[in-house]
Amino acid sequence: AVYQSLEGLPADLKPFDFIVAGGGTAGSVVASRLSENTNFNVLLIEAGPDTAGVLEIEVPGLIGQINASIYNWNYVTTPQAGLNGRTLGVPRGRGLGGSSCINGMAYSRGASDDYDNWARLTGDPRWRWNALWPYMKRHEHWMGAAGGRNATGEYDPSVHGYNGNVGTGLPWDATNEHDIRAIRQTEIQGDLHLVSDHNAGQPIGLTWLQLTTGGGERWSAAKSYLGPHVRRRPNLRILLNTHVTRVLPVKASKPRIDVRTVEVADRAAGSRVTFTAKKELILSGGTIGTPQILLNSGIGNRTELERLGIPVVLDSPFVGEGMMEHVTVTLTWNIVPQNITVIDPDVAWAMWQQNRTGPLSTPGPVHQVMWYRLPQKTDVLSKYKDTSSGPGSPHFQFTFGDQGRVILLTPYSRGSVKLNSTDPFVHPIIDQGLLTHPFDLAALKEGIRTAKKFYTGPAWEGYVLGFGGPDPDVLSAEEFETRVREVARTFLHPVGTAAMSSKHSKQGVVDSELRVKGATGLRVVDASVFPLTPASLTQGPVYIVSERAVDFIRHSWL
Ligand SMILES: Cc1cc2nc3c(=O)[nH]c(=O)nc-3n(C[C@H](O)[C@H](O)[C@H](O)COP(=O)(O)OP(=O)(O)OC[C@H]3O[C@@H](n4cnc5c(N)ncnc54)[C@H](O)[C@@H]3O)c2cc1C
Repeated sequence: AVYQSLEGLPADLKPFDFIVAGGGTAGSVVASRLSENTNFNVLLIEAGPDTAGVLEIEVPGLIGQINASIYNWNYVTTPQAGLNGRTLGVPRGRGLGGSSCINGMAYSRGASDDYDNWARLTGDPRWRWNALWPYMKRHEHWMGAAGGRNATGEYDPSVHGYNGNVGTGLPWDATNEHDIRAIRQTEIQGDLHLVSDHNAGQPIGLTWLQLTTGGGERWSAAKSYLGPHVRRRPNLRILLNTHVTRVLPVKASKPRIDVRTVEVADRAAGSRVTFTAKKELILSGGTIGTPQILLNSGIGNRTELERLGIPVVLDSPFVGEGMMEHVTVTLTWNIVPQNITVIDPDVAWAMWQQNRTGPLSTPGPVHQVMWYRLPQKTDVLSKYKDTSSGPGSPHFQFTFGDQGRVILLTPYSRGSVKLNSTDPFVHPIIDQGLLTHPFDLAALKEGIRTAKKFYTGPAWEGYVLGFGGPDPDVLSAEEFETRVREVARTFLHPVGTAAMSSKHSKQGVVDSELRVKGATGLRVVDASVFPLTPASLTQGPVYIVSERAVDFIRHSWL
């Protein structure tokens, strides 16, 4: 059942076995999967509202119209030292399904090297790509191209899941001239190759963009995992519009504290109510929300907590630290205006209503994406240790268009989330630390050069007339640096603020089964546990991690 407010929750409910705090991308998966077992009584708590039936969320092409004051936390960074003191908006989804309701819907899993590296970093082979393979298929429901066009050759059917939850697929419209030229340029250039499916673990090259828009609709985590039949489960309660203020120990047993109680309120001045899970409390507040809740609860760096006057429950120095974010620079190109028939908005709406096709069935017109590495012989790699997870993992993503972008997927820079106030309703201090390490700027320079070489190559003659910059071969080193620091921004993929690490490591916040180190009863399942950012967009990895986590939890209690 779904409850719109704390007041509406019946008082005589049976005790909950599991409480999931945060009903976003990961929280939706965890609550849904755990409540498949009718013996488990599950409570899911989400700060934001329901998202079911919200047209701007369901229709991919209406992404620009999603109400930012309702479905978005609208965080803002501190003035960024690496960005000439600019502050940046940090959108994060607020509502059932979390960021999967407002994201760009691109679907990528990352490289096999990324996960093999996670396994090395955590000392746990269960995080290897091959070991995660069942979870990659388990969350996915591949639906082909929207509208049913023949997309043979644009994906590898053997690497997709067909019985999972999240509807994925390809855009509705067929290969266009831009796509053909990109393929030709790849063939001419020779140092890149065509990749039939970037979700097979070897993404480097030119490939077709996959989306979580199966059948032309946005498949948010809420739509995918918390549909009508799941909401009707008598053993699942979904509590909306309710803010998790803290997690609390049940009893102060040493050496490990047992954290299974969650404290909530419907507004800052509202009275605090607590619920205690019989088995486990799972924190899924996302990369910003999770460390904020932990810190407010006295789980964090002792010195920092004492500075704020918060009693220390558990000294866990890395809570909120080590945030990784993909940094991106928009590149401008002089592209010949194309003779594309612009579909009238009324026709577009009719197309979407009739068979979920047309421009509204997709977040944008682009069909392809390019993943690539720093050139082997470059000053950057001789000066700095390679930050990528391995030779099969890209350093960059390039997206096409007259305002295309280069995205650095393997930054050295790190950021943090710290408390601004002891009031859990006040936004935390978010410092993304973008471009604070010299590697990132040096790498971006090379990444831009590669994009320029590709997008101005012979196959684009008469189509791309020139590169508008920022061009490291036209600007002086100082001008280039100033320009990049003026325009760089976040690619909206922050991760790693409650990172997992090996059992014996003093670093990190959670162990490789995502249990908070030093505590019992408390796990974290969301993007904050990533030990290193994958060279990928992040919702795919969140689904993989969440499905993997559910089995860790189940196996602890069966
Ligand atoms: C605008 C945007 C575009 C993006 N585009 C893409 C893309 O195209 N492809 C891609 O792969 N990734 C994309 N991402 C990233 C991806 O969506 C996220 O990495 C992923 O969804 C994060 O999942 P999560 O479960 O960690 O957090 P979230 O999905 O953000 O879930 C956290 C949930 O916890 C709730 N919460 C937080 N604090 C509290 C509290 N105190 N009490 C109660 N509830 C709380 C939040 O409201 C939210 O519902 C994008 C993200 C954004 C914001």
